[in-house]
Amino acid sequence: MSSDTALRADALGKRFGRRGRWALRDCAFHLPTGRVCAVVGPNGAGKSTLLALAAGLTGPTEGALTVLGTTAAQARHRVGYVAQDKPLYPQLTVAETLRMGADLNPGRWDAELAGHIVKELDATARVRTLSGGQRTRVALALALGKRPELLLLDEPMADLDPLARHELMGTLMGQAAMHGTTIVLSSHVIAELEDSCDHLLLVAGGQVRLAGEIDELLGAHLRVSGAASADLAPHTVVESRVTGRQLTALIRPAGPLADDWRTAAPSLEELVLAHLRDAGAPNPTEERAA
Ligand SMILES: Nc1ncnc2c1ncn2[C@@H]1O[C@H](COP(=O)(O)OP(=O)(O)OP(=O)(O)O)[C@@H](O)[C@H]1O
Repeated sequence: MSSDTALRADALGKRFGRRGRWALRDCAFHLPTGRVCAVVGPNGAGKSTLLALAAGLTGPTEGALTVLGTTAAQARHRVGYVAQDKPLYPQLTVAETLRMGADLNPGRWDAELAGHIVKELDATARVRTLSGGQRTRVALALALGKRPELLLLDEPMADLDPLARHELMGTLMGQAAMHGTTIVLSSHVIAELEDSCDHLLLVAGGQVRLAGEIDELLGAHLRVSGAASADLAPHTVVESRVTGRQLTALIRPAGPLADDWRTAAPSLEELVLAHLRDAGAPNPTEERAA
């Protein structure tokens, strides 16, 4: 396994309970180090399960997930993880929480960075008195202060106001650029991810539907419109709609298009939504493997 791989899933599956539903099944993807990866997908898709597996909080039922070239358990001290519910000790103050972070991470702890993330909070305030967004800041300070090689963030922006989201993304991008930190964050706000993330993992129904560099994925798709009677063969149609006499579609071109099609580059949100709406759309990852 090359050390430039942050995460690698091979036939990864996770089921809760012996007879429970599969939260993830037959997932295969590869995330190089130094990337900022968006994990998107509908509620219940398996995003949190994937992040918990990467954090080593739970193990796969089948297949394997390699983290920073080793097992998730062995990589734990090199990984920062902020769970969706941001678990913290409610009776500790902000300052005590950060001191705990320093004690737990001797030789690694970045007090300046952690302090910067909570700079607007009262250091003497107890965690239980903080708002949801303020707690998120403390949880992020703990995770980032550890200077992880891989940072796993489960919906980190859900509680934050727009200004705080913008600031957080700036801090994360800075970390990725300065230290080569690999960041994997799940979010439902796709439009916010387009400028900051360079890698996408689209999960739906426990399966990886799309995975890869966002620029490559966008470059491989086109939004087209033309006469409803026109034929899009031999191109791969991800999603199409007919309104009156007009057909609009998101396709993966198999070659040059006829001149009568109007074309535009899709946004990340259009790409994701088209793949989610059409659950039966061919998976380009599978196509490449074939
Ligand atoms: N501890 C658990 N016990 C049983 N089932 C679970 C457990 N955790 C998750 N699941 C199930 O696994 C599936 C995937 O859940 P997961 O939380 O990973 O989805 P998600 O994509 O993060 O969803 P959301 O966007 O709503 O946070 C769901 O069907 C969920 O009910």
